[in-house]
Amino acid sequence: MTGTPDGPRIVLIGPMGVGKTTVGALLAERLGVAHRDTDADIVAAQGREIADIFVDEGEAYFRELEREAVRAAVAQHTGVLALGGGAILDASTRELLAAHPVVYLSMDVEEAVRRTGLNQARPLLAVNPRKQWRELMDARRSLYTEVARVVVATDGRTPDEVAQAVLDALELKDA
Ligand SMILES: Nc1ncnc2c1ncn2[C@@H]1O[C@H](COP(=O)(O)OP(=O)(O)OP(=O)(O)O)[C@@H](O)[C@H]1O
Ligand SMILES: O=C(O)C1=C[C@@H](O)[C@@H](O)[C@H](O)C1
Ligand SMILES: [Mg+2]
Repeated sequence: MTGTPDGPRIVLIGPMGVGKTTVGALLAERLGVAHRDTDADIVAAQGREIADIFVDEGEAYFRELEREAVRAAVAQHTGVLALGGGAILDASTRELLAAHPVVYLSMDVEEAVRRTGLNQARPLLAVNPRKQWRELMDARRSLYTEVARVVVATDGRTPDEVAQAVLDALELKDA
């Protein structure tokens, strides 16, 4: 299974802390392609951290920036693309992703708490992360599943093992 001509080879989606950035970088290295991350694109373009954009301008403003960042990255990038955890909240983004090899990286709540902890850089998990994560996932699980071509569970797997499982699921081989 491959991506559309000129589109990203792999698009990674999933909740905060599941490993999109970590696994995306490993996959890019193994496939010999570039890695891109829409959160990093937004931070670079705005010259400030995501948590600061949430505080200064609010979530709705961030979502607009994110929609445009995803559109630009999908149009321009032919390597591995990791999206922000909430990118799939936007209906037009979900539509756009339908033509691409999207992988949903999943994990359970205990693993999520271990990986994200109380990290203030993730504004949506800043207070009571376990409860907030459960609520986010209740609202988003069906959206991740709807958009994904394959689902790869990350619980109890190292980032290398997750990267291998993604390659296997998409029937891709190393460069
Ligand atoms: N399979 C794994 N096993 C254990 N720890 C992991 C695994 N994958 C990632 N991590 C760790 O979990 C944390 C979050 O990973 P990462 O930043 O890649 O997630 P993310 O999905 O990009 O999160 P965000 O949506 O907030 O950008 C990091 O400390 C990373 O080292
Ligand atoms: O799940 C979310 O809504 C988010 C995930 C992160 O990747 C960032 O895009 C931001 O912290 C919001
Ligand atoms: Mg990330």
